[in-house]
This record gives sequence, structure tokens and C-alpha cells, in this order.
Amino acid sequence: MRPIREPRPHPREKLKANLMEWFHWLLREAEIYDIRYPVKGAFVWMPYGMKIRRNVEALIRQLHDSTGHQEVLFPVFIPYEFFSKESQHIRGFESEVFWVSKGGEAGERLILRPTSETAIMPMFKLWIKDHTDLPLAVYQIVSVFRAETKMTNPMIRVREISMFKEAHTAHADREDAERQVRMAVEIYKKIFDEMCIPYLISRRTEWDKFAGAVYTIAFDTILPDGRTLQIGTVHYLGTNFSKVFEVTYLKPDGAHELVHTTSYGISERSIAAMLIIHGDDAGTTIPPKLAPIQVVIVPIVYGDERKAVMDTAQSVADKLSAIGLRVHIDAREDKTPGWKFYYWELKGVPLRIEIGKRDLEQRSVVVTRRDTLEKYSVGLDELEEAVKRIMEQITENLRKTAWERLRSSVVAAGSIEEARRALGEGKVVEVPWSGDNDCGLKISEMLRADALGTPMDKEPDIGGSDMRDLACPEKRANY
Ligand SMILES: Nc1ncnc2c1ncn2[C@@H]1O[C@H](COS(=O)(=O)NC(=O)[C@@H](N)CS)[C@@H](O)[C@H]1O
Repeated sequence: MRPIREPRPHPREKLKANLMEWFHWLLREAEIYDIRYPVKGAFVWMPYGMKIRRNVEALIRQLHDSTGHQEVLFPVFIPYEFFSKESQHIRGFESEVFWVSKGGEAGERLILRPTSETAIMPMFKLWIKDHTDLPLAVYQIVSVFRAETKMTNPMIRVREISMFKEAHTAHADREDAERQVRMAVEIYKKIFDEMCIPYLISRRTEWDKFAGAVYTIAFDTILPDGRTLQIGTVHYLGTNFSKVFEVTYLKPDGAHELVHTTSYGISERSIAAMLIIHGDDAGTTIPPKLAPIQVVIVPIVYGDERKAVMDTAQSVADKLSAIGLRVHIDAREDKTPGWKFYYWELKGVPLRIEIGKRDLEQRSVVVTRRDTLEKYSVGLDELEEAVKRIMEQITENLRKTAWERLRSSVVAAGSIEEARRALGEGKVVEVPWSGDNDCGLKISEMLRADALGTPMDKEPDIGGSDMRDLACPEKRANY
């Protein structure tokens, strides 16, 4: 099927000139999210945004429910005495917790969960008796609360994280816990692949891992302004939490053993990444699988043929709904077609169908893709097949374009000088690193850049080389 108009995507100049200004414009103008709520770091999900969020939650639930996870719901309150049991955890979160100032039992101090390891473990202790109770995998999608000390940013860095999916699992030993870690990484790859978000997977450095973890594996994407954004994390917690909460299980040989636990989280920040990465100066493109409206029909009506056009629009809508597509006819009489094109492109609807008098005569319609703006003339009797095929092409194109941009944002550097130049160009730089902490910190300081960690798709060159011109203290592998 040859397009009747060649690809001519919208520019991304405004988006590149000031990414956050563009993002807040999108959230407001596309009626996704209202950032005017009068509490710092807390924001309102509007109806259209809620529909996007529900599609993302459905994807997250489907991928967790189909891999042995059970959905649960824990209280938001955590007794401070539980929260403060694990020393690294408390050190990492103490400054960020919200306290309940009234309402706890006399003398009992309650906090609002910033994450739920210390709420879950006391119940795991009651639920887990012997090895037949393992592995145990639960998750919840809830609000968690972090009095972020850094600048808050709508949907990206909020103080009420209201779409926080946290999974918590318990295992008989490290080997089984690390099997779960690998499964969690695969689940996150699938989630981000469906959202057409590209990612780097790194094992975080020792100094940047989750408070209380043995190690942290993080998914980072790269935004159009070159900054990286952590969009998901998987933690192997070892026995750090089970030890202080005394969560043990009875082994077949009669001995009691501490369980090994993991936790992994994703939040509404992933939706922000999806909206931004597929954004342009006219709005954004929502990947079809997650779009609240996948096809919008705009009738082009002048004068007396309104009824004929509207009847055809309705029959087209019925045919596409019948194959499971989410379709909407914009029949507003007080808006021009051009106004409607602008409105739905802003909201990221992946496909638009225009139906006018001329189309009736030719028994065809004009289909426009939101990502490339290519137009196709499609016969009414081949519509379903054509629309499905174009939808797949849009998904593929969004994913491919985003991955190409990410790959072109990462460069290798063998020396401090090369790394400095690449960072100056807004790139993410891969440098050889022996894995030695002091050395890593020194590289980070010298380059004034945060370390993402060791790429997971490459074996860490433990004890290997550092950058040529970097005098490092004695080398020691610290994995
Ligand atoms: N203030 C925030 N606003 C929005 N999303 C956030 C915020 N803080 C963290 N996130 C997202 O939530 C994910 C999980 O958070 S976390 O702290 O890394 N990990 C945990 O809390 C673990 N208990 C796993 S659930 C992060 O990867 C990040 O994408």
C-alpha cells in the first residue's frame, strides 16, 4: 500500500529547546495530568491520563499475574520500630519519610510507606513456615510517599508516587532469589518494549544501590535532552531484611534457614518517559497497545451530505471496534476538521481516519499515521486488515526510532579526555573500569558525572583495565 503522502514527521524543536517546559505543556494541553494541585510533589490524574495509566497497569498486572506473582494490598502505615530495623534501609530513607503526627496508639510512631519491605517482612514471617511455602512472590500497585529532598517534577519525581508497582519475593536460597531477579529483568524488558521505551540495563555501583540491597539492577532510558532517567529497578536483598525480621523456613532436614528476598519497582515515571520519548512539537504518539483511543474518525462534512458521511463513519467505527480496536468518532459540529486534527495529534492518538463526500463516491477513506504523518487511501472493504497492519508499523517505528536515538546517545571513551569531550556533547559515556570503588568514585568526580554502573549485557571486566590516563589506587575487584 503506497502512501499518498510521504513521511514528514512533526519537528521536535520546542521539545529539544526546553524539555520540561514542553512536557508540562503536553500534560496540560492534552488533558493528561493537572500540576496545579496545592501540595508540593502531588498531582492530579485527569480522565484521559487515567485511561493511559489503566492500560499501563493492565500490562503490568498481566505480566506479573502470568509469572507466579499474587496481587496483595498492604496498609500504608508502617510502625517506625519496623521501618528502622534494617540499618542501611533506614539510613537511606530516614530523611524522606512522611510521619503520621496523630492517630497512632499511645507512643507508637507511624510513617507512611516510602516502599514496603518493612511492612511486608513481618507478614512474610507469619506466612512462611517451611520450604513448601517458597518461592513466594507478591506485588501491589499503590501510593508510596517520599519527601524527596531533590526538586520535584510532575510525574517524574513526585512525593506521592501513586502508581508504584512494588513486587516482593522470598526464596529458599540465593540461587533461587537470583533466578527471580533474572525473571524480573525479563518482565521489565517486556513492559518497556510494549511502551516502546529503549533502555540501558546496569548493575548499580556499590555507592548508588538501593538502601538495604546486596545489589541493584537498574533500567535507565535517555531523554531527548541527554539526561538519563531511572525507570525501573530490581534488587537482590539477600538476607539483609530476613535477618532483622527473623524470617526463616524449616528445611527438609529440620534446620531453620533465613529466606533470601528480592524487590522490584516501577512507577508513573515510566509513563512520563513514554510520553516524552515519542513526543514532538505537536504533542506525542502513544504506542497503540497503550493508547486510550487507537483510531479517531473525523467526518469531513459540508452542507447537506452530513447523514451519508455520518452513517459511513459509524459503519467504519463498528467494523474496527468489532476487531477489538478502541475507536472514537469526533462528531462535534462546532469544531473544524483542522481543529480536530490538531486536538487528536496533541493527545497522541496513533491513527486518524478522515471520511468525506469524495471518499463515499470512491468507497475509500484517508488514513493518517500520527508518528510519520504518512497518509494512505484505503478501500472500505480492505479497512480492517490495513488498519491492523499500519498499527503494527507504528509500534515498530516508535520502538526502532527510540532505540536508534538511545544507541546514538551512548559512546565509548578510552581516556578522561575523550570522556570529557563526549559528555560535553551530551552523550552517555562508557569507560573501562576495573570495578574498584575508589577508582569508580574518582572517575565520577573527575568527569563530574554520575555513574550508572556496569552494563548488564556485558560481563564486568573485574580487575580489568581502567582508563589509560587515570592513576588509580591499587586495583581490587569488589563484586
Ligand atoms: N520520587 C519518585 N517519583 C516517581 N518515581 C519514582 C520516584 N522514586 C523512585 N521512583 C521510581 O520507582 C522505582 C523503584 O523505586 S526504588 O526506590 O528504586 N526501589 C524500591 O523502592 C524497591 N523497594 C523496589 S519496589 C525507581 O526505579 C523509579 O523509577
